[in-house]
Formats: sequence, structure tokens, C-alpha cells
Amino acid sequence: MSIEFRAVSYTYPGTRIGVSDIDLAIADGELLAIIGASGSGKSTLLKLLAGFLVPDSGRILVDGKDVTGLKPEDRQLGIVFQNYALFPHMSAAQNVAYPLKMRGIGRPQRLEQARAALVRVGLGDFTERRPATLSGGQQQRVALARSLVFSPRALLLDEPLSALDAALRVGMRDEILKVQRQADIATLHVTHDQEEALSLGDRVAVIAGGRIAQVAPPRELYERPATRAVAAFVGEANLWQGRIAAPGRVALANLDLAADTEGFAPGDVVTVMVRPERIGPAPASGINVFTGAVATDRYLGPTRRVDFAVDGVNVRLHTHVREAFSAISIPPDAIRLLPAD
Ligand SMILES: Nc1ncnc2c1ncn2[C@@H]1O[C@H](COP(=O)(O)OP(=O)(O)OP(=O)(O)O)[C@@H](O)[C@H]1O
Repeated sequence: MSIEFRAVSYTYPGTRIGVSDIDLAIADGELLAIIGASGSGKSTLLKLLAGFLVPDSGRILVDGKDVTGLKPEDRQLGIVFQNYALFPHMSAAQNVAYPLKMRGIGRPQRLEQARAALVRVGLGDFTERRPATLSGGQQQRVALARSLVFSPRALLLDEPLSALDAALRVGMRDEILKVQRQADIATLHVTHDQEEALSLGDRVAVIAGGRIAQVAPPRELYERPATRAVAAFVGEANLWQGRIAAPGRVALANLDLAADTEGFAPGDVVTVMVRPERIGPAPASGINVFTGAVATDRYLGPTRRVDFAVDGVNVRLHTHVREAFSAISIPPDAIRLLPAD
């Protein structure tokens, strides 16, 4: 079952803020992660899909059917919120059974289905526990079981891991993916954690200022960002302004870099993007090897983050090398040219 936004726009009444011209399709069984800065419109998109907001224009389809005018309860979507929203006075099984109760399913049958759903998320021994006696991760799994127990047509995850501590968050990613794969339904996962989006998403959508900036598989998004804004938002990046000097050559201040310049003409002004982990200490000469001096050097445990000054250009690099160095190399295939803003 799929999800589709077709030219969806929404503005909050009395403001000019919202989302514009959203075209997004999430295939059956696919997990699409949405990332964006605070206030970029992630939750607004989710509320439009859930039916808590109605678009000013455009249509939303679930499983090919237009749900734009349907009430939230008629959309048959499983939703997991950041704060879980579990009922404190009910056991885990009663919480999970609640959506079935709303759908008029008899008590013995709904409790049996709820227990089975809890077994699927690894909580078979916790069915009678109240939420307050469960850990954050366990509560999140109860919420996940509750969102899936009525076989929803799609799954919406709104920052489901943000209330958990860092180590648990990483472990729960695998849990979410396992359960999502088992349920095999289109899933929209909103997060502000880039690593979570890259590790969980079949594809990742970046939203900025209420518009989709790019949608791509994680590797493509990281290695081939479409714009400077996406490159800056997803991971760390060196972003320099340069000019195409000749086919295969880019001028960057006083530096002359070998790079793939396809798609650009001599004289074009470009943004030159290089990820810091693609740059490393080098022998004194070679292609795109530059001598200079270390300006700052930070120890990060597994790596060092170094700012290296080359002829007035600051080059940020991440390296495992522990020794001192006085030259770096920027491999031509690590250089990505983007249109200048
Ligand atoms: N009810 C509302 N009335 C007016 N403006 C709103 C309302 N709700 C949200 N906004 C504004 O709409 C924009 C998008 O908000 P949204 O909640 O979608 O952002 P978000 O990307 O989910 O942010 P965060 O990561 O902080 O949760 C923000 O500028 C926000 O202030």
C-alpha cells in the first residue's frame, strides 16, 4: 500500500507559513525518512497525511485512493508519536488492544491480537505491565505494536526515538526497521536526526522552508547532494566558491584543482563540495596535493578533525592518521561541483 502527495500546499491560517507544492510518492513497503531543520514543515506534512490538517490545494492518496477529505479515524493509518501517548492506567496489552476496541472487536479477540502484537515487538513477557513500569524503549515498542495491531494501510512515525537516550536510540532503529519490514507497508518517518534518516530510510527527503529540496537514496543524498543547502544540512561538508578554469580544472582562490567539470563551462561560478573524510594527509606531491599548515586539531576518539590552511583556503578534514603532516590530498573523484546559489 502506497502513499502519495500530489501538489499539496497548506498555509497556517493568518500566516504565510506552511508547505508548498509537495510531490512525494512512497511505495508499498518503502520507508521514506523526512529530515529538515526545526520549523521546516516535517510535522505539517505528517499532520496533512494523518488528516489533522486539510490541504488548501492538492491531493493525498493512500493505496491509490484519495483520502484528502477523509477524517483521521477513517484513514486507517498507524501513527507513533514522539511521546508515545500511551494510556497510563492501562496495561501494555490493553493499550495495544485499544484501536481494536474502537473498531468494535470483542474483548477476548482483541486481547489475543494485542498479545500477539506485543510478542512481535519482543514484549511477550510484559503484556500486563503498566507503561510507568516499562523503560522508554519498551514503551516505544508498545506504541509501535499499538500502531500496527489493526493492520493499518500505512505507518507514520513522528520522531519516534527522540525521547530515548543515544545508545537505546541506535538499538531501536533496528527494531523499527524489523517491524516495518514485517508489516511491509509504506512508512513515513519524520526525524531531525540525519544519521537515523540515512540508516533507516530506503530513501530520504530533505525539506527546507516548506518545500522538498531533494529526495534520494541515502548514499546518493550524501554523496551527490543536489544543492549547497542539502550538502550543508546532511553531514559535514567543505563548501567553497570556485570557478571553472578549463575543462577538468576548477580555480579556488589561488588553488587549481583537477575535478570532473562535466555539465559546466569555463567561466561558470560553482560551489565546490568535498566531504571531510575524503581528504587526507598526503606525500608532498601528486594530483590535488597541497602543502599548508594545521590551524586547529581536535581529537574526536575514532578520528581527528583538522582545519588545514592552504594558501588562504580553510580545508576541513577527518583523518585516522595520528602523526603530524604538512600536505593533504583532495582526490578528484571526491570533488562534487554544484551550481552556485
Ligand atoms: N498551528 C500553527 N499555526 C501557525 N504556524 C504554525 C502552526 N504549527 C506550526 N506552525 C509553523 O509552521 C512551520 C512548520 O512547522 P512544523 O511543525 O511542520 O515544523 P517541523 O519541521 O516539524 O519542526 P520541528 O523539527 O521543530 O518539530 C513552523 O514555522 C511553525 O512555526
